[in-house]
Amino acid sequence: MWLLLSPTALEAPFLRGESFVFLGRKGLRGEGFVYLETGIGKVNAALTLALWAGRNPVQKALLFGLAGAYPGGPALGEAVLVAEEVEGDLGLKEGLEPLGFPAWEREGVRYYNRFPLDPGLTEDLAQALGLRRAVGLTRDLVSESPEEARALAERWGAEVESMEGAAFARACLALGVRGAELRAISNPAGVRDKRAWRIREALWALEAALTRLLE
Ligand SMILES: O=C(O)c1cccc(C(=O)CC[C@H]2O[C@@H](n3cnc4c(=O)[nH]cnc43)[C@H](O)[C@@H]2O)c1
Repeated sequence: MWLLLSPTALEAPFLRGESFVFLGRKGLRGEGFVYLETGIGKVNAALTLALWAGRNPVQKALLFGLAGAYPGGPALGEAVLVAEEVEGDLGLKEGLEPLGFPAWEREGVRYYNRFPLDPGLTEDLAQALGLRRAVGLTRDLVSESPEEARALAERWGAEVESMEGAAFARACLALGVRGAELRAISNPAGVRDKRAWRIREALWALEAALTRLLE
């Protein structure tokens, strides 16, 4: 049974199931999955997963949704699996390490700004869905110019930008949940003009991947 999560219900128009409400937002019980709308941003993503997992067994979780692509990243409308997430607004502009406090520590490994999704689950999904892997960067503030987007991509070696991925990855690590992240590119990061966005194409890519996943 999958736990599926997306920031907005607008990113999951193709899922069918019995509706319920969780934390005031949309939930669905479908065949082989439970779906939760988390709300936008890092706190919403982590809270929704943690509160659900505190009350229900979770075997494997998938965060999915739209994302921006950095220069040289995936094409508009392409779906990718995010294998590693960077929390780009934690600590200094250079990250958390200069402050000396890891965000998370387990078995002697210190995590500052970079958090892995579950490698085995990500690999299985990459194979099954025929998708490539990417590095994601997460901030509560989206890039507002191509220059800002390029600087972030270069600083962190990231290819896609979202507002939830790193929080989900961190929550999965802390909760011991096997988690993967699927993103489809709706826009070039740093471009706010919706005329340059390809939301419909990105939603088709999400629908195709999730249909295959749930088959
Ligand atoms: O305007 C619409 O019709 C519409 C339909 C579905 C979703 C949206 C969103 O704005 C989703 C926001 C969601 O998407 C992620 N996202 C998308 N592009 C970026 C970006 O360039 N930088 C950061 N995040 C991005 C983000 O995770 C939001 O939660 C609109």
